[in-house]
Amino acid sequence: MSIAEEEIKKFERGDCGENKVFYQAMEEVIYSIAPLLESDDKYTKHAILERLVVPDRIIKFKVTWMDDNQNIMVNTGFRVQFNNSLGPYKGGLRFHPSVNEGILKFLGFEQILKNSLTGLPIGGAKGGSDFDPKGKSDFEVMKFCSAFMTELHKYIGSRIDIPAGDIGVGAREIGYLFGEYKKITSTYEGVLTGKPFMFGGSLMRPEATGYGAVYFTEQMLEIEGKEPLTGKICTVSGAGNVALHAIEKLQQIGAIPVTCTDSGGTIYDKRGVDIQLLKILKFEERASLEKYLVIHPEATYIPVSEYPEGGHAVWDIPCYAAFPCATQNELTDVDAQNLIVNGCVSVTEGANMPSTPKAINDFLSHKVCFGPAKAANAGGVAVSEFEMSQNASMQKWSFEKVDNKLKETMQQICTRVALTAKDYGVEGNYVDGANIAGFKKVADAMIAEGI
Ligand SMILES: NC(=O)C1=CN([C@@H]2O[C@H](COP(=O)(O)OP(=O)(O)OC[C@H]3O[C@@H](n4cnc5c(N)ncnc54)[C@H](O)[C@@H]3O)[C@@H](O)[C@H]2O)C=CC1
Ligand SMILES: O=C(O)CCC(=O)C(=O)O
Repeated sequence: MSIAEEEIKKFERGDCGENKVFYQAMEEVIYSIAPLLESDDKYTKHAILERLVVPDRIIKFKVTWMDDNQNIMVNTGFRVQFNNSLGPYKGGLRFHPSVNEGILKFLGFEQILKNSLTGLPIGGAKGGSDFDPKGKSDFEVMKFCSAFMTELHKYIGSRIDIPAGDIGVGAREIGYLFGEYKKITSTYEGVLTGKPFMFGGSLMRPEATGYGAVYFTEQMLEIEGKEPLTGKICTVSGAGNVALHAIEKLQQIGAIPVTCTDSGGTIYDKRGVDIQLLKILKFEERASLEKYLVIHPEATYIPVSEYPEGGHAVWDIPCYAAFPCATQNELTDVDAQNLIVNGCVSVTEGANMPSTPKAINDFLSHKVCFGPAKAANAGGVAVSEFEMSQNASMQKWSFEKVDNKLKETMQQICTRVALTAKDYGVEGNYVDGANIAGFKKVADAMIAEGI
């Protein structure tokens, strides 16, 4: 039995239910780091894996609030404080009806290694609620956020745990959460990142994850000797913070992003999508993508109902580079085969774990350049850490300064991941490179800090 199989056996489970995605994330890491465990027995001796896969604590709480019709609503809130070996707990909050402990454990676990790869002093965490902001009034969102913070504030702090946004949590929600924290504690501190600029937010935080994914891709293509993105057709999934800023940066560098998606369907505009319109539809009106056709009737909208088996039309469209930026396991092996057959050269994960394990294997075995989420989408959390630095020193950095630091950070992550893969005999495998480099730093810190 290989060392990876032995390690996985230790965590063997029957039906893992909502923890399925957590095991998926964990197994990938264990397979990747097997050569490291084999080359140095200190990690096994110090039971690093056993310790790393169990969160330091999971906080679960009731959130009671009242909707606009005076109905009393009850949701569940969570914060998974996973590991603070490298710095205070750090990671986003997700508000989506699918949220449960298993999803947040997967996201928190990935966050530990992602934050390690940034080289910045931040540990890993994730949180959220099964609350669905979709279709709620601003006032309802505010009421929910206040109620959520009434409980969460007991467990966070600028040196303890610093939440940020994720799916369903943008500047509006962070603003309400911050307002409530300030009211309860009478403290103005950088306890959340992704704040609006006027009260402590960093310039470029909204753009950071999407822009960072594009910077990462440019560097990966250069290292792998492939043609740059300029002039190339790109497909992007999602229509939120990460997707729209990836589209924006792709257009700025002269690439042609032709798609985006939401949970209802795919927009395909072969001349290149209209980013200004998309920003209005999604960030201001919070409308369905179908509305894009009102202004651009020549574009195509393909509803998900045309894919009753699941999946999305977006990956059927030929492209040079693909950017899954919506949600976990949205890109299956069938989608991977379509992309490969259509000549796709590069896939960059803007979302967290958007590709299934089979899809990743297909990309790697067909030598498609593959940028895994924990490396490629680390730009968001990196700029969150820059926001923490600005808050701590009461400074405001310029857009150019943050952008330059973001670009440098993404290039460094990409290069380190590529070099690590080479050092461990898996040149070109950025999945193994990211897992080994991310794990090693956290594991060495855990050993140095004792049990
Ligand atoms: N916001 C950030 O800074 C970071 C976000 N991420 C990840 O990026 C992904 C997207 O997050 P955000 O853009 O922040 O969220 P968001 O809430 O701004 O946007 C999510 C978008 O994905 C779409 N979507 C959701 N489920 C979908 C599905 N099944 N099929 C197609 N589209 C779907 C939604 O309609 C929405 O347009 C998530 O996986 C998140 O964990 C990762 C790193 C940082
Ligand atoms: O900015 C942050 O703290 C966290 C961003 C995040 O949730 C992620 O990287 O998945």
